[in-house]
Amino acid sequence: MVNISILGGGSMAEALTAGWVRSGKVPSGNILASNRSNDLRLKELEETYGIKTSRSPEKIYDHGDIFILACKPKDWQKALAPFKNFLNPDTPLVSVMAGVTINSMEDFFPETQVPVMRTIPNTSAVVNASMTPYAAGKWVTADQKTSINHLFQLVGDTAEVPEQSMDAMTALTGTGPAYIYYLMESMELAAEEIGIDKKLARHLVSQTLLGAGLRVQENDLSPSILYQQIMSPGGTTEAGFKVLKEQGMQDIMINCIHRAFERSKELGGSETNALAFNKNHL
Ligand SMILES: NC(=O)C1=CN([C@@H]2O[C@H](COP(=O)(O)OP(=O)(O)OC[C@H]3O[C@@H](n4cnc5c(N)ncnc54)[C@H](O)[C@@H]3O)[C@@H](O)[C@H]2O)C=CC1
Ligand SMILES: O=C(O)[C@@H]1CCC=N1
Repeated sequence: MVNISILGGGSMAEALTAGWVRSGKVPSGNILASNRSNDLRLKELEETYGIKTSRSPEKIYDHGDIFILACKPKDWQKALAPFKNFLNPDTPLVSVMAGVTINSMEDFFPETQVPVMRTIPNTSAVVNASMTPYAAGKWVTADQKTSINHLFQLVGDTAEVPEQSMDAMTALTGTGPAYIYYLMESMELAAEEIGIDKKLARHLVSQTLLGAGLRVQENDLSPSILYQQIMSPGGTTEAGFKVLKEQGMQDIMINCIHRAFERSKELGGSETNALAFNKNHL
């Protein structure tokens, strides 16, 4: 199994670490995480997952067969700078960042053909149920693509997509779990208001969401057919849906995903990155 160096020690770095360790296929010692400045956070990751941590560019470089770029989009040039002269065609760089294009990362290494993969996992990697769309840059070999795909299959499912759709993927599946959690929070609040115990409500809501997700995955029926199957004329579902439609729930969700899509493009915009790069180098 490959050795993984992660540039970043935040939510996404932890979700991937947790999923890889939990898969039983990546020994925890194969993972090394880093961050900008928080020693306590690195200690916490070491103690929780048994992984290595370091902020020394030499150690990070010596450890990694592949590099995962898991810092915020505004920080990536600064995080990669110490490795600018070291990464090479044998050390794939795997970005999990929203927005940042493969081209801009490839261009960061003008002298070397660094293989760059752009992925967008989600935090369900913790329970090995991420959806991870990915696109490969021009220097990624077939073997490298296979092994990186395998790595992300260990934390859920994957799909290769054209790079042009990565911002859409970010809006839909990278961000997606947050929309679902917000929906769950709303259902729990309503549950309490109609007299359901808080703890029981969590169990009821999560099992309901899980069942609905599995049902969509395991047959060819559209969500629309599936909700119509639940809706009896004059019944409770129809009464509830009347409120959802009157209040424009579908438009709200569509607008939400459009806005996230635009934001992903903004985050990768050359202007944003140039500003961040200049600021970081003042
Ligand atoms: N949180 C999520 O659900 C998802 C996040 N992403 C992407 O993952 C990336 C990270 O997001 P989060 O983990 O949520 O952010 P975060 O803020 O929790 O973590 C960012 C990490 O990067 C580190 N960092 C910053 N500058 C650094 C440097 N120069 N060298 C090394 N490490 C450095 C920070 O110290 C921190 O540990 C973002 O680009 C985001 O777009 C993608 C999909 C889902
Ligand atoms: O909110 C964000 O920008 C990141 C990218 C996808 C999910 N979280």
